[in-house]
Amino acid sequence: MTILFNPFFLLFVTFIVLFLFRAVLIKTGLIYIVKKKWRLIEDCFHVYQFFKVPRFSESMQRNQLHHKVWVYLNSLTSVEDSDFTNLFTGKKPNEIVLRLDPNQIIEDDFLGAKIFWINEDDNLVLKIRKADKRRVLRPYLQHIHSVSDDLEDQKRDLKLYMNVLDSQKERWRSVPFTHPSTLETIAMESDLKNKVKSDLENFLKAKQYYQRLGRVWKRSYLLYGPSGTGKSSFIAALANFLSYDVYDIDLCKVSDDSDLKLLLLQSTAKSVIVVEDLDRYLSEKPTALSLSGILNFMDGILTSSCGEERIMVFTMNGKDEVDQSILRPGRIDVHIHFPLCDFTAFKTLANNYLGLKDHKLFPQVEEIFQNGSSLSPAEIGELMMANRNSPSRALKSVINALQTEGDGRVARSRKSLDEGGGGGGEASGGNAVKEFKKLYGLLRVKSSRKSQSFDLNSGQKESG
Ligand SMILES: Nc1ncnc2c1ncn2[C@@H]1O[C@H](COP(=O)(O)OP(=O)(O)OP(=O)(O)O)[C@@H](O)[C@H]1O
Ligand SMILES: [Mg+2]
Repeated sequence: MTILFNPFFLLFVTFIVLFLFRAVLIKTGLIYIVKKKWRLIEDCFHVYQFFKVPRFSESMQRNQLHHKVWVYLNSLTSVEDSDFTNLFTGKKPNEIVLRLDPNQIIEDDFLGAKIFWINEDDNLVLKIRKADKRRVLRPYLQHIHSVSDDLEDQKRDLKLYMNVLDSQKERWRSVPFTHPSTLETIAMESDLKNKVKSDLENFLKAKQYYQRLGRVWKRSYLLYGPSGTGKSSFIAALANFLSYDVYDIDLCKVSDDSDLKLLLLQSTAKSVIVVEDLDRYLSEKPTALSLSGILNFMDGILTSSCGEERIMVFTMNGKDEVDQSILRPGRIDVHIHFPLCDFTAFKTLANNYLGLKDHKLFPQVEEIFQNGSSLSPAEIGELMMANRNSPSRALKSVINALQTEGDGRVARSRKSLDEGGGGGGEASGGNAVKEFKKLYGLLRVKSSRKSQSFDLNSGQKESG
């Protein structure tokens, strides 16, 4: 009997009872009732202040703050914990989004303070303890601004703008930009991909730097290489990576230099401005546009808002024939070579198109690449896609094509490497290709005096 009065025993029993009580509360869901009641009791000891964010202003205009708060609140995980939540399908496949229901309350934590939001029909009401208000309210509202801006940027629907021929005021027509290409799906040396990513990121951070230098905040890329090597897909991947709209300028539809200026003026910030096949256009000796008109356009001196970032991308099959003034550093900042497929790129394609990481035929394919045969990634991709139900058949058809058509590409690939001298080209397997690369290395050293090649080091210095 004495054990019943032992304080250690009593403590132990109390602990067990409390533990069981808590387990019952949690298991039965009674905990939520207790929490609600506790909040009511807590409320009696605090003085709260309320701030209403109406959906419309007095003149019935939309209140932007209401929209921002709404976007912010629906991104909080506590939406899931409100008593009633609406579920909708999202834009991505299998995506489900949660939306707060009217008259629900959700909780947020900021700088150690508890903040409540009540979703009334046309208002969002913020409830905050008076004691926290002075310390927390302003930074909290700033926080909502920046988070919702970021969220809006992420989910913005991208647009593809194309210039139209007729001389209407509005020179651009747009369609939704839904190209699925991403930097991950492009077969390209991963080191080069990372360099491009960090070049872009450094550029985007360098607004003040460009301003101090008195330079237009723009970065120009030249993508060059044979047909079907992924130049256009890379542009789409770039736009998706940055979440930027694409302005695709068809120079054949530009009537004169001033029309080209107008196109640039009517483009918006945070966009990729694209001119494809510039070498072909220039080789046709166009009369509509002068070289100086094109150079001024490339310098971007006439953008409506020079303080806003622009990316310009030009594509060419080869850059030897074009006027060197087009390629001069500053006008084109980064040169990226898109070579024919090598074994590394082939493996990326096999993984993308056939889901193959390895296969018994890979060594044979590697050997063929090592002998210098090659095809464009587009050609290899097509063969894989046509035989996607049978990976072995797909690989055999690639081997066949490399042995027959691919051999003919050796000479062309040699020509392309000689021509392009493009920095950042893919590492290619094989002696023949290695030889070309050595040769190309020499050529590059020589030609670097003429025009600056893909030079991310200087770019990073510049934008850092
Ligand atoms: N490096 C690559 N990685 C992944 N897919 C590629 C690559 N190169 C080409 N492809 C595939 O081949 C097709 C054609 O590629 P793309 O249009 O980008 O080539 P291009 O270099 O722009 O050709 P062109 O000079 O003829 O315009 C695309 O469907 C793309 O998916
Ligand atoms: Mg293309």
